[in-house]
Amino acid sequence: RRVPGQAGACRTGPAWWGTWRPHSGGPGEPAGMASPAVKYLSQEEAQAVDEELFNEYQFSVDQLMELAGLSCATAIAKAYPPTSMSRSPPAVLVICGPGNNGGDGLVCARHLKLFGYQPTIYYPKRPNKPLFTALVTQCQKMDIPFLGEMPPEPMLIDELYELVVDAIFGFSFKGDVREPFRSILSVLNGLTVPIASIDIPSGAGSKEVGWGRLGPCPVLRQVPDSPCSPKAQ
Ligand SMILES: NC(=O)C1=CN([C@@H]2O[C@H](COP(=O)(O)OP(=O)(O)OC[C@H]3O[C@@H](n4cnc5c(N)ncnc54)[C@H](O)[C@@H]3O)[C@@H](O)[C@H]2O)[C@H](O)CC1
Repeated sequence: RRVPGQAGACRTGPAWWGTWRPHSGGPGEPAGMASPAVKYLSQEEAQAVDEELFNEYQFSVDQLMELAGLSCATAIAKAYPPTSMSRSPPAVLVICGPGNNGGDGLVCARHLKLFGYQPTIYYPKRPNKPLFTALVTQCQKMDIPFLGEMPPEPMLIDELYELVVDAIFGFSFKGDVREPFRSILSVLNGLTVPIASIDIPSGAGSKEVGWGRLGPCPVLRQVPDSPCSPKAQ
């Protein structure tokens, strides 16, 4: 893939991730997630890759969103295989934000269901655009329930779900978190179940960095390391 800013340079791997070197999982990393070390993308770099994919490579939003959601579901299934979870099927709460990151979450939920999980979606602010209404319809047709309200207590989520997918904000997040997402993130901050964040952990400041969406992995994090914690905000 071409490195943004290096015309014509082709390499065998996704070069903007930097040099790959083997390492075994660090603290808080799920079992079986030993992976090559990668260079994280900055917010600007992720946006530049995105623009290049749209403009130069002529991908459509739908295409990229489907790939992103599928990649995230695949990474989750690798890190937290259904057979390794205590319930069958494992219950997963997918929280979707108002932008394309939320769309990735809807796609991810659909694939998680196909992979043997039992996803439930919370989608409080829904854009009135055909792309998103279609994704909602597809989830409904697959009998994926939508919550009317966010469970108010972290303990409740810990009891009901084994994993949470954070599809709230991606690379267009900026400024202080506004409601209802401020309250949502504060509930997420109290969870003990793992959170898989798509693109970047939501609430991360612009200096925080995330994975490129075309990679096979979303950011997988444990809440204690969350950039949304009061210390990091
Ligand atoms: N660019 C694309 O077409 C694709 C991107 N992918 C994924 O989408 C996100 C980036 O999507 P975008 O719609 O640009 O933005 P976000 O989803 O990050 O969020 C925008 C949304 O959030 C609101 N918002 C921003 N800051 C705040 C705040 N501080 N408080 C409350 N609300 C906030 C803003 O108003 C918008 O409504 C990228 O990361 C990928 O995950 C797809 O994969 C494919 C196509």
